[in-house]
Amino acid sequence: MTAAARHGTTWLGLDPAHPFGIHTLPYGSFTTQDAPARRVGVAIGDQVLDLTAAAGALLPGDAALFAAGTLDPLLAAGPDTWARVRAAVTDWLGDERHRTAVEPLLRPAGSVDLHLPFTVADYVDFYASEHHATALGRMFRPDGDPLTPNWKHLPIGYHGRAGTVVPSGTPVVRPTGQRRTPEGNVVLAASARLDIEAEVGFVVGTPSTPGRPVPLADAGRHLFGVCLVNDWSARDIQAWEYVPLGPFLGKSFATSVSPWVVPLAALGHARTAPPPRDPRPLPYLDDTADPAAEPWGLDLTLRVTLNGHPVSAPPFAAMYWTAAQQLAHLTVNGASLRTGDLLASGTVSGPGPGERGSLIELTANGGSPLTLPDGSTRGFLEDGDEVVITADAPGPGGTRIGLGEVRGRIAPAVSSPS
Ligand SMILES: O=C(O)/C=C/C(=O)CC(=O)CC(=O)O
Ligand SMILES: [Ca+2]
Ligand SMILES: [Mg+2]
Repeated sequence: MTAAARHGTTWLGLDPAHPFGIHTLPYGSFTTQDAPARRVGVAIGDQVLDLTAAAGALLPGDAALFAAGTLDPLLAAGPDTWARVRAAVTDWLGDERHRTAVEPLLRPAGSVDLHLPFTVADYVDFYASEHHATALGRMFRPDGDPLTPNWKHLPIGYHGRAGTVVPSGTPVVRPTGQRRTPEGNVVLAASARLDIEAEVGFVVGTPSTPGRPVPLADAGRHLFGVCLVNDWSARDIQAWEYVPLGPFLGKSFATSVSPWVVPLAALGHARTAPPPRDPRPLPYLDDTADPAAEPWGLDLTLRVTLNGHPVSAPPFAAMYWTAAQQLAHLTVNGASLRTGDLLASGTVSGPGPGERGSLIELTANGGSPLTLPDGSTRGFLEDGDEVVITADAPGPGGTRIGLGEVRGRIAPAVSSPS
C-alpha cells in the first residue's frame, strides 16, 4: 500500500472522512440501465468499482469469482482469497500507477441499481442485547424475571425465513395475520403493531463440516463480513402465535438487508471487549478462558431514522453475546454452516432511552408515542412510513468505516380472505 492509501487518501481525491473510504471497501451486486447482467462492485467514495470487469484484467487468476455477479463464489473461497482480493483492490484504488486502468471501471454510485449481494442460505435471528431482552421481558412477562433462566447461558435464537430476506429499498407490505383482540376474539387482520428491529447481520463465507462444532477461535475463518438488518416485526401477530415455539409469521414476511457487505477485515479498529459477562458460560462459549479466542465485540454506532427524523442511536458495543459465541453455539449440536448463512445479532439496544433498536421499546409498547417534526405521533409504523438504519465504526487514523444503509417503506396491506 502506498503512503497516501495508508493515510486514507488516494488518487481519487477522496475526502478522508468519507464513510466509504479506502479502508472500507465493501462488496455489493449491481446492474446499470445499459447493462442488465449482475456485476460485483466495490463502493469507494461516491463511486462503484466494477470488480467483475476489473478482475479480468487486474486479477486474472480470480476473475471467475466475480463472473456470476453475486458475492457467493467470493464468500465460498475462504479467508486467503478474501485477503488477496482486498489487498489488490486497495492497491488499485490507492496507487496512482493503476489510475489509467481503473478509472474507466468506476461508475457514479447514483447510476447503479443495487441488489441482494449474496444468496441467503439459512437465516438465524439471535437475541443478544441484554438491554433489549430485559426491556421486552419486563413488558411481556411482568410477573417474572425479565431475563429467562437460560439467557446468560446461551445465545438464544430461532431459525428464520431466508427466502424473504430482501434488499434495502424493497417496499415492505404490511402483513396480515391472526391476532387476538383486547376483547379476546381471534381475527385475521392487517397488523396494527408493525415494528422495526435494528440489527447487525454477520455473513458466513466458508462452510463448516457437518457434525463438527466451530470453536470460538475459528469464527474468523467462517465469517466474511457484516451488513445492516431491519427485522420487521408484527408485534400483535407475534404475541398471539409465539408460545411455545417462538416467532413464526410475525417476523417472516420481510427482513431487509443493506446492499453493501463490509468485510470483517475492515473492522479491525472497531474490535472491542464485550461487556463483562456473569456467570461464565460453559467452556465452548467462554471466550475469556480460550487463549486462542480473544473476545471481540464491535464498536458500531447504529442510527435509526423514521421519515428522516432521528429516533435512536443503538450502540452495538453493548451486545452481550458476540458473533463468535453465536457461531459456536449454532454449531455445537453438529449443525453445519453454509456459504451465505446470515446471522442477525438480535435487536441492538443500549442502556439509554435514545439507544433502543425497536419502536416497542422507544414508545413503551405504544403507550408513549414518538412525536415527529410534522406533529404526528407514532406508537408503531403507519403506511407510507420510511425507516432508514445506518451505522459506522472507527477506522485507522481517525477515519470512519461506514456500513451504508438499510431502507424500507411500509406499503398498505393486501386484502386477504378472512
Ligand atoms: O422476549 C420476547 O418475548 C420477544 C423478543 C423479540 O421479539 C426479539 C427478537 O425477535 C430477537 C431480537 O431481535 O432481539
Ligand atoms: Ca430480530
Ligand atoms: Mg424477519
